[in-house]
Parts: sequence; C-alpha cells; structure tokens
Amino acid sequence: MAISKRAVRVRNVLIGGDEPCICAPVVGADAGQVLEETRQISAKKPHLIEWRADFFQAIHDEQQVAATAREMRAIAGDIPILFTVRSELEGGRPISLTEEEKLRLFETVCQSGAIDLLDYELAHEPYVPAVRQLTRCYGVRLVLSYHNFDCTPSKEELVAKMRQAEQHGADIAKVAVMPTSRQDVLALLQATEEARQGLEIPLITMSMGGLGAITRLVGGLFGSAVTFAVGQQSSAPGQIPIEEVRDVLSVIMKYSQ
Ligand SMILES: O=C1C[C@@](O)(C(=O)O)C[C@@H](O)[C@@H]1O
Repeated sequence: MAISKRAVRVRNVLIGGDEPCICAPVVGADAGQVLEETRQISAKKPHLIEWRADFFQAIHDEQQVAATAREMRAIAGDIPILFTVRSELEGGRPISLTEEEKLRLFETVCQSGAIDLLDYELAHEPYVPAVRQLTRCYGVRLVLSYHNFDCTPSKEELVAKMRQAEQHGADIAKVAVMPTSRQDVLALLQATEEARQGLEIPLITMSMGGLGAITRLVGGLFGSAVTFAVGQQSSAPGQIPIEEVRDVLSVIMKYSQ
C-alpha cells in the first residue's frame, strides 16, 4: 500500500504508512449538531475526523468556533481532528470570511490546542506562507489542497498541484476532482501513482461522484493515504459509509502487496 517517504504521525495515527486511513467529516450547523455528530462518529472509530467548519453558522465567531473545537477534542479522545473551512469556489458553503479573517480564525483555533491538522487551499497562494508559519508555530500539520467540482484537469496538472503543495511546505497534499468520464478517473489514479513516486509527502486524492467512488476504495494502492467516508453525513458526492469502506479496505489489504 501507500508508503510515503515522509509519513506523518498525528497522535497515534500514521498518515502515509502502509495502511490507508479513514477520515469522517462533521458538517453540523451549530454546536449541538457538531458535538452530536462527533459523538456518533467517534463511536465508529475512524482514524481521523474532519470538522468542515464552513457548515458552522457561527463561523464568524472565533471564540465560539474554538470552544466548539475544544468540546469536540474532549469527545474525540485521541482521534486526530482536521479543521477545514472550504471556500465556496472549491465546493464549500457560502461564507463571507476574507482570507485575513480566516487567518485570524486559524490562529485562534490552532492556539486552542484542539486541532491536529488544518486544510488550506492552494488557490489562496499569497496567504499560504502565513498559514504554514502559524500551523508550524502551534504544531499543527498542514494539508494544502486543490478541489475541482466541475472537471478533472490533466494528469500533469494534478501532479503539478501536488508538487506545488510540497514546494509550499505542506505536510500532506490533497486533490479532489470531479470526473466526467472513466478516463478522468484513471487520470486521477495515474497522477496519484506518479506523485507518489516523485514526491516525499503523503498524498490524499479522490475522484468524486458515483463515477469516482472506486477511487475511495482503491486509491490506497496508488498512493492515497486517506479516504473520506461517511460517519453520519456526507460532505462530498461519492462518499461511501465508513463500515463499507472498512470492509473493502480490509479485503484489499489482505490480498494486495
Ligand atoms: O477535500 C475533501 C475531500 C472531500 O471533498 C471528498 O470528496 O471526500 C470531502 C471534504 O470534506 C474534504 O475536505
């Protein structure tokens, strides 16, 4: 399976080791929903939990976000938490935070000690160095990501995105794209395999929607270190329930080399 030269250890979880990790998203709109989802998901023991904070109505209130993150931390125990504020341009909820406001929010949330990883989009390139610096300062791992909900760019462009993430100092590079054909699905897998050979950091890749769902199961064989699966609610098209992903991964791991 996917072994990265620079696998990342977060709490007791190895990302980019020889076992693909399962990450379940939390998409609640208020603290009550977020914490209830965290409870339900934690019971299913994913390797990672992602808080998609762009779904959180009080996203503008840094203190409320940090307090909720701390409560999630208490519930999740030792399961690492990935904090994500996805922009609308890359498939997130409409929120009106500027990048400067996001930076302040990131600082407050990193400072709270509640989160382990932070996702930031490569598209906001001018802000990436500041996000890298602050995450490093608080010991939070940085995932630099690229999403395209309309199409799948060429294999070369996908590899270039992952390389760009590594060059910007990402701990992990992530690419999520929408296929319109089976060729697109293959392009994503080929890009993953090439990036695995050429890069040192762990990769997270997926082709979305029903056409791409297969990549959420076999991506690990080509170098994807994490697959996103539904714990309570889906955060993107094509996600499969955690129980079914776990069953399939165990068969793949048993018989593949
Ligand atoms: O980037 C990703 C991947 C994702 O879009 C998916 O397709 O599973 C789901 C998002 O929540 C996450 O931030």
